[in-house]
Amino acid sequence: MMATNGKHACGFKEAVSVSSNGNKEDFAKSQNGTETEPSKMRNGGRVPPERFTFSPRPTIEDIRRMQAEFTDERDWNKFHQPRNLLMAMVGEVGEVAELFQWRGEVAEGLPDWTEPEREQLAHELSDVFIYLVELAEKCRVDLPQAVIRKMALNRLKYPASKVHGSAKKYTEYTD
Ligand SMILES: Nc1ccn([C@H]2C[C@H](O)[C@@H](COP(=O)(O)OP(=O)(O)OP(=O)(O)O)O2)c(=O)n1
Repeated sequence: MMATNGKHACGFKEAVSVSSNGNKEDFAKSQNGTETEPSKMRNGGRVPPERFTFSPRPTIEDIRRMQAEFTDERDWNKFHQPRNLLMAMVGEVGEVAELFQWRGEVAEGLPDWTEPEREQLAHELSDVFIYLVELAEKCRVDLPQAVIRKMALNRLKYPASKVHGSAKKYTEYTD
């Protein structure tokens, strides 16, 4: 059985909580984890499903350290130069792609996948992530902080008020 951090495997469940006055109210968490007022979350009368969330541990730094220990114990640092790690990561991305190959469109939560298929995907995504974290380390990129900076740039490039509901690339906007 795949770990689902206590939630439904597909990551969806009705986000309903009971308020302090005992009334059942619909709540959903925004991206920064704070609860949003019900009235603001209602979208044509529909309440968005609760987002799937990750466990808080291990942190990215924990994963960097665990992989560093793994390579040190095996005297593999001599092989783990940036270019080799990049090749290894791309190879693992290929293995992820293989799992999706010929399936056509796959719905969020992978409802038609078996547990062994889900576990295989978890393994391959982990391989990609492990190599990504080590690649960042070996390139001296502080990945969590770099992500914060990049997300700030993304928000500037794609103001929600301007691009809401559109998947166009920022270069396609004329104004
Ligand atoms: N030189 C290596 C070899 C492996 N690993 C670690 C990181 C990855 O998480 C995983 C990759 O192992 P494999 O190369 O054996 O690849 P798979 O686990 O994907 O096996 P397979 O290719 O049979 O699917 O092991 C590593 O850090 N350095």
